Amino acid sequence: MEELERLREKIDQIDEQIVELLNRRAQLAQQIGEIKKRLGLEIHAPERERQIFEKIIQINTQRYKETFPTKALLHIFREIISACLSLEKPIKVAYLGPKATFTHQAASEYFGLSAQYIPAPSIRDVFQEVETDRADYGVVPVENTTEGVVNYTLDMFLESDLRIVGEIVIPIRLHLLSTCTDISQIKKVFSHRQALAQCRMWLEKNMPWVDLIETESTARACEIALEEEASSAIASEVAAYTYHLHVLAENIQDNPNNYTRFLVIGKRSMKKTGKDKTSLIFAVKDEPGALYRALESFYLYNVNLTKIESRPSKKKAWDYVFFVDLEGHTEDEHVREAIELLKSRTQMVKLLGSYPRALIQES
Ligand SMILES: C=C(O[C@@H]1C=C(C(=O)O)C=C[C@H]1O)C(=O)O
Repeated sequence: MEELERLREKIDQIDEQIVELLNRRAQLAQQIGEIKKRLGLEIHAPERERQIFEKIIQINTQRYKETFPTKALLHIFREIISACLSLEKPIKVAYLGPKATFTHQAASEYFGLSAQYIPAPSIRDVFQEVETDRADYGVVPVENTTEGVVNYTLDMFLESDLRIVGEIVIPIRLHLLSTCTDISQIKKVFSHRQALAQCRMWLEKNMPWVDLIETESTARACEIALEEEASSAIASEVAAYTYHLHVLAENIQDNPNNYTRFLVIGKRSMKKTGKDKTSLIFAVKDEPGALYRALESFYLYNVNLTKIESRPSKKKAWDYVFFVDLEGHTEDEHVREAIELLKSRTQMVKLLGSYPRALIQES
């Protein structure tokens, strides 16, 4: 017992030190904020934040062999930085709502809980919130490992001049939520089209009698599940506690490797961090070899493409544009040269932005 008391006393001392250090850190951030305001610099510095994350991962793994789990450390530092930043300037973030959607989860993992969040009813509205400066940034879904791309988001970049400033990748874990206490009581399952598709096999096997009904979002499905008797929703764990619903079945997605990628959109350009990605759109003439010649620009300068997606141009029937993600930053010499060559070989190139690659791919 004495030993236990002694160890707890040590923990108390450490906690006191942590609080003291956090307060000292907050004061320094405030001072930095004043300097940035005086010099007219951007208050939010994601490139600097990225450096901090990389450094603490290194210290924690090499020096301390991860006695304290790195994943937890990253969450804690996300919140520390989010709080320090909010002392300099509160960051406003619009996301595809309502509350507790996966986009909301992605946004809070990226910006932390001290940011101000604005739920927007559609992807177009997220873009509009940022375009009109009601939000500093927006967060929208762009692709899922099981269901493919979110076309609406890609198409928005054809008309909007907003830039991609970051990406977030989160695992999608889907749960069956309800006010009922047993699966046998459920007659209807509500969810977003993609979430229903991702659980198709599980639903056929475990609840073949239910009606499946599409909603605009997983969060909207929860609102309905709260009101309607004998109904349920497929949504996230965050949604379960936000809407006070019982979790009747956990992880019901058919593919355990189910991830969604989200884009952070804004008006600024991001500096090079060394682990960046660049997204762009290009259009080619409707003639043999046009796409081949365009893609050769990347091959000749040794640029690795991570994604290519074709979408109708919306200007002419059967006219296509190509969305490309590549490794590197436009400040990298080989990327810059590849894009110059691409411009000379295509009808149109629109740069959507260079940004730091997602930090946590699997959490
Ligand atoms: C303190 C700063 O401002 C913000 C807060 C940061 C932090 O808490 O470490 C880092 C980058 C900025 O987004 C800074 O620019 O260094």
